[in-house]
This record gives sequence, C-alpha cells and structure tokens, in this order.
Amino acid sequence: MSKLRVAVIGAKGRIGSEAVRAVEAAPDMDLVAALGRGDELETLVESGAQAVVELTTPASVMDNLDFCVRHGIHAVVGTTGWTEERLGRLEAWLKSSERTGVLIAPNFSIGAVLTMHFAQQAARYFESAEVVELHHPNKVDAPSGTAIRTAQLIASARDRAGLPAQPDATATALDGARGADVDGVPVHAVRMRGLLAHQEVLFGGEGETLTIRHDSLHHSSFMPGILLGLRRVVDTPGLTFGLENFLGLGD
Ligand SMILES: NC(=O)C1=CN([C@@H]2O[C@H](COP(=O)(O)OP(=O)(O)OC[C@H]3O[C@@H](n4cnc5c(N)ncnc54)[C@H](O)[C@@H]3O)[C@@H](O)[C@H]2O)C=CC1
Ligand SMILES: O=C(O)C1=N[C@H](C(=O)O)C[C@H](O)C1
Repeated sequence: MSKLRVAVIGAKGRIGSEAVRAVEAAPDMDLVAALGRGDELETLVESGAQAVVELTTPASVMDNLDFCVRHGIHAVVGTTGWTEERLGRLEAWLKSSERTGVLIAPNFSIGAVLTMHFAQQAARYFESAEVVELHHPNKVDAPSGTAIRTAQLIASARDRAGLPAQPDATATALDGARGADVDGVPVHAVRMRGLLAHQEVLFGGEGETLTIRHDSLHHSSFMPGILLGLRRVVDTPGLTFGLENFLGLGD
C-alpha cells in the first residue's frame, strides 16, 4: 500500500518539530515537506503532499488553510484561535473543494479529549463549574484553545439541562480576578516556567466538589492524536472539529 505523503507547516516550532519526528517514524507515512516561517506554500504542491499538519500561529493559520483547501490538500490543525467567524470562512472554502477534509483539534492528547468528554458529562449535575488551564510561559494565546472548548462544552450541557446562571455574589473585583467569561463559565489561565500543558475542570455542588485534571508532560502526548487525525482526515471530507469524532466519542 502506498504511504501517505505528509507535510508539516510550523515545522521548527515546539510541537511542529515533534510532529516532524512522529511523521518520519510512522511506517505508513512519508514526510515530503517541512515548512517554517517564510517558506513558500507552493512547496506543498511541488512535493505532492496529500495532507498537512498545521501547527503555526492564529495569525498564519487561515492563509495556510486557504492554500491547502484550494489545492485539495487535507489538513490536521492544532493551531488555536478559532472563532465562529473563522470556522464559517473555512466551511465556505471547503464547500467548493468537495473531497478535502480538515480536522481542527483543540487538543490532540487522549487525556485532554477525555477531560473534555467527562466534563461535558458532569456539567449538568453541578451548580458551579470553572476551568483552570496552566501552560508554559512561551504560549502566546490565553486562555488556551482547549480551555475555551471545554468551557463551551460545559456551557452547552448546562444549557441543555436548563441550569440557571452560576451562583456568584462577587460585587467588587480587580479586573481579571474572576477569569475570562466563556459562555458563563469562568476560565483562568496560569503561565509558569516548568509547566507544559495542564488543565483542571472544577465542579461544585451542595457539600461536594469534583475536579478533573489532565497533564501533558511532554509534546509526545500530542503525537498519537496527530497521526490518527492524518489517517482519518483523508477519508473524511469537510470540517471535523475535535479529535473526539475520530475516537468514537463524538455526539
Ligand atoms: N491542538 C493541540 O493539541 C496543540 C496545539 N498547539 C498549538 O499549536 C500552535 C503552535 O504551538 P507551538 O509549537 O508551541 O508554538 P511555536 O511558537 O513553538 O511554533 C510555531 C511555529 O510556527 C512558525 N510559523 C508561524 N507562521 C508560519 C507560517 N506562515 N508558515 C510556516 N511556519 C510558521 C513559527 O515560526 C514557529 O516556528 C499554537 O497555536 C498552540 O496553541 C500546541 C500544542 C498542542
Ligand atoms: O500552546 C500549547 O502548548 C498548547 N496549545 C493548545 C491549546 O491552546 O489548547 C493545546 C495544549 O493545551 C498545548
């Protein structure tokens, strides 16, 4: 069977460089291009890439995906910064490129995907829910894409269950003290030397709390998810949001 021809965009970054090694080591894939900032996207076409792994920055990701979709190149995207407006634009591009698939994964690690899944399940049973994400200090965005997605999933589960707004008597607060409000769920971001990527989801009810915690201790935690994404996205046209859809955990 022929190998999947894969390119990595953002190949010199923290996670991109790990992805290069993972693709090189995968027996069913050939790494055909590894693009850094300033490299020509035309290289993707010249190298015959069938799928890319996109791990750059929120400022770069849309142009890269526009190119990929126009050239029928599938994409597995870990880059953050997804808004409804951006997703809408991407979906419109995909409509005119019927066979192309794009997977956007807020997090590729199995533990983080399960954290989101469990948090979504727990959300309807608790009055209070807050998300705390903790990352290395070189991360440029806050809160993390994973934390935003987790909060959105909790908020929709609360909404479906008809839960009221969370109890919170705060009347005066320093700016930021209660975190960012994501659909009514407070999200707090810690940036600290020594950390990589971590998240706690805290739930509170009468006389009890539940904490779900996940720790990515090395960038290798994201690699099985990236490789799974590549294997599946080539047969999954259109936009898939969340690795859970390739793990049998989707809605
Ligand atoms: N979904 C997931 O599981 C994960 C997602 N991420 C996300 O991936 C992104 C990258 O994270 P890191 O590797 O830590 O950042 P990084 O800053 O180490 O790497 C980004 C790389 O992309 C390059 N770059 C920027 N624009 C480019 C362009 N137009 N073409 C080619 N290269 C370009 C930069 O020069 C840099 O080398 C972030 O948005 C981060 O949040 C990171 C880890 C896991
Ligand atoms: O920048 C990172 O490191 C990470 N980014 C992703 C996010 O913002 O959720 C995934 C993971 O948390 C690591």
